[in-house]
Amino acid sequence: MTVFTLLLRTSRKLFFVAVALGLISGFANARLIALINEALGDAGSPSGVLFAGMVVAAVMTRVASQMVLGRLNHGALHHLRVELSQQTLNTPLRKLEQLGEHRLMSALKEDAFTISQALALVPTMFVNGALIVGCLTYLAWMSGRAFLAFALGLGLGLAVLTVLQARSRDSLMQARGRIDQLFHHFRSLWTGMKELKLHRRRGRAFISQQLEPTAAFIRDRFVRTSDVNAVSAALASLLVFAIIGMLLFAFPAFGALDRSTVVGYTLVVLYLQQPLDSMLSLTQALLRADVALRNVGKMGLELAEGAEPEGATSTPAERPEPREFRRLELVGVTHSYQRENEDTRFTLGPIHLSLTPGEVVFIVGGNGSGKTTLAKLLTGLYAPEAGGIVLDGEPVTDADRAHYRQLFSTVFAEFHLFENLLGLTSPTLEARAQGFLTRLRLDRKVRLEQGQLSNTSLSTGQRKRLALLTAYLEDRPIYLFDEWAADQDPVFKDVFYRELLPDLKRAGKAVVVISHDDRYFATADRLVRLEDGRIVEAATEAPPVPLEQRAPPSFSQERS
Ligand SMILES: Nc1ncnc2c1ncn2[C@@H]1O[C@H](COP(=O)(O)OP(=O)(O)OP(=O)(O)O)[C@@H](O)[C@H]1O
Repeated sequence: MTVFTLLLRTSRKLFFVAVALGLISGFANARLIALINEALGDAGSPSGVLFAGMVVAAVMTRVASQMVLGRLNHGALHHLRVELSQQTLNTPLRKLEQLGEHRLMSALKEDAFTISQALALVPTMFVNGALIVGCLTYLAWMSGRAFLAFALGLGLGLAVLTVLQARSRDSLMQARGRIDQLFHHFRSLWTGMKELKLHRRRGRAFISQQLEPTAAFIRDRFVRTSDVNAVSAALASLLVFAIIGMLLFAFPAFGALDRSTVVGYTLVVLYLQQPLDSMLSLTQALLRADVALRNVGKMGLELAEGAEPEGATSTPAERPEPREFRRLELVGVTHSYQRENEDTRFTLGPIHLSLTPGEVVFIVGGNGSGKTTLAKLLTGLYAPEAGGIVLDGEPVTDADRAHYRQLFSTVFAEFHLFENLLGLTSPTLEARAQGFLTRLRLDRKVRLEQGQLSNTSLSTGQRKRLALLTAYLEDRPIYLFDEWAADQDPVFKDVFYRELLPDLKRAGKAVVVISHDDRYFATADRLVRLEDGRIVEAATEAPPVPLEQRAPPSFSQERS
């Protein structure tokens, strides 16, 4: 994709209107130059009304063209950002984990910025393009022979510039390849700030051995391109003066041109310098944008390759959220992480597991035994490589997976706390949320105003309680907590295992708890122990709670 296809894709109509207006403005400008030249010459003065008319036409159409293109540019950029974010949301989690956050961020920030810089220059391009064509036509009309010499010089200059631009492009591609890595270092700098500050030598080594060499590589490539740009600009200006020199000194020496043609030519060529300069800057910006668009396209493509048939952002109106289930079964599901070193490849499964409403299942096991991986498979964030998931007797297909995920409310160990309840809207929501805030002992810290949490700068344990609040408000049939209680104080840990979990059970929710708190293992209906990716112990299933015997949930009188 190029900047122009991006613009065309945004609005074909606006694009052609802007181009037409820009061309009219450019030709009007060229006509103005011809009029000025005629007025300065001996051939008689052209009409002042015509001159004024041309000025009005040139200025008005230029403004209109730039306004239309401005709308088009910003629309295209907006489209690019939203589309890429949407595609990201529709891409399977595993694929995103493999791509890496830094690559996505560098595309959304760096590439979008580069593209916006080029788009900002596009409006003047059509005006200048038409102006150059108009002036060249006028030059050809004034003298065919002089024009031939001029065209030869221009052609030669363009050939040299094309070679230089190709070199510039190579450097830009190399620099762009390393920008992802730079973003990776920026992320490490932010997340590892405490460690780097506490150990000066490590901090220095991080800068000098990792961040600085990458930044230096990018700097060198950009310096190379800016050198090429400087040489290109100098060459363009040399070309203009070479042509003027030829007109003023070489042609008169052979008596090839009369004086009025020489004056006219010099005037037009001098006038052409500004639009030629501007076109040169534009081609350089377009070159950078081209590299950025390639990267975005590649990312978009990579994202689209694995995109789910029913993405995460499909409208809920298409398929209502599942409000209950009878039985969920994992039948021989497996997942493995591909590693370069096959000896350290981790495989989870095959796992056979079932879940029914109103039971509390603990998944336990040592570090790295596969608990979180199992949670991702169970919740449909990972697709099983083998085996399958059966919901109420029906296998969950790839096309169902996004819908299947709507069964779950989760708080993962690595969770994100949104400051807004996003999509959770109901007139009574705030009143309910207020009740939960009191129960979670956060009422003095946080208020909920129009779906917005007043404060999320809290301790880790408190932030997890807020995440639990969101999960409560979602009120879904299955709850999954990944080491939720790990950051809670002993008192609230007890509240979690002895009050909150039984409450959810009474409400008929199926609750899956990943836990290392062996003191509380007895509170589970069922214990599933994992070791090196396999279930080594699974206590017998508790009989499912019949739907009619389920207690009304104390926290969910009304769904949002
Ligand atoms: N994104 C990933 N890419 C590659 N390997 C991974 C990834 N996530 C986990 N693993 C590997 O899979 C194995 C199981 O990880 P998992 O997070 O499921 O374990 P866990 O039982 O939840 O551990 P913990 O109790 O420490 O949280 C580990 O050996 C880990 O190295």
